[in-house]
Amino acid sequence: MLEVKNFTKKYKNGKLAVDNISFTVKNGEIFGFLGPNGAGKSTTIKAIVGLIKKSSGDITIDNIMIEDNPLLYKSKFSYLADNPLLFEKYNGISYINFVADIYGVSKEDRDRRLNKYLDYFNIRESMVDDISSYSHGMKQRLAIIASLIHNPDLLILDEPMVGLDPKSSFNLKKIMRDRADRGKMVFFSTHMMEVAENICDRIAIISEGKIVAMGSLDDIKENLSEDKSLEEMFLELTDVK
Ligand SMILES: Nc1ncnc2c1ncn2[C@@H]1O[C@H](COP(=O)(O)OP(=O)(O)OP(=O)(O)O)[C@@H](O)[C@H]1O
Repeated sequence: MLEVKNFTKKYKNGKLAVDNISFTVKNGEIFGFLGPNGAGKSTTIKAIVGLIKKSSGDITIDNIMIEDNPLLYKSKFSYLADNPLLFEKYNGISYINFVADIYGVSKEDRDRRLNKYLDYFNIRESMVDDISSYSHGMKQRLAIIASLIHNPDLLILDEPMVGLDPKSSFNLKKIMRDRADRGKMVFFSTHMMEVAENICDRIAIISEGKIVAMGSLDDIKENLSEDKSLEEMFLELTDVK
């Protein structure tokens, strides 16, 4: 389980990006983190993965804090950034091998997984080319494969569907569902309502650093007076109508 408890982040310039939020992501669950631009989604994700320091609060994965056991904590998740930075001088194969080596993935496991995902994400032919020659979409697809190569308990994705072609987007959603169905956790941010509506078991809506609604779609709808679409709820709750 991923547990975020009373997390607050104030940047050095005084900006209170996230203000005392708490939520959990359970095994077997796809949890969508929804919010408009600047709401605090990436800040929260960066704190979970250890890229920025928290101002206060506790974040644990399976009861482990990054401060207590960074290696064990980091072995439990993969993180797909919204704009992944890859080693441009590597080719696709060497990059995947580099990531797989870090996580100690056996040759059999990496070959099997790679074989499956190369078809899902249409990138097989380009794996021998330098990453510097890849388009933005190809880099994104390679980064997705890299995030799946060690089969983590928790997959953390920051705006994963942005810029993805329809087939890759479809397959990524399928992978997310399959993983949750096998008891793993998926946590992703999005501002795309239809994605959240289609695949999330639970969502949290964040606005100006605060969680303004959380639960299954049905739970959230029940708390609102009229029968509304997620998009209408989102606009109402984040007050951007
Ligand atoms: N390094 C930083 N220093 C100061 N302020 C920052 C920093 N990073 C983000 N912010 C501010 O914190 C707030 C939350 O930003 P964040 O990137 O977490 O939002 P987001 O929900 O991911 O938005 P988007 O969908 O636009 O990526 C914004 O007002 C942003 O300008």
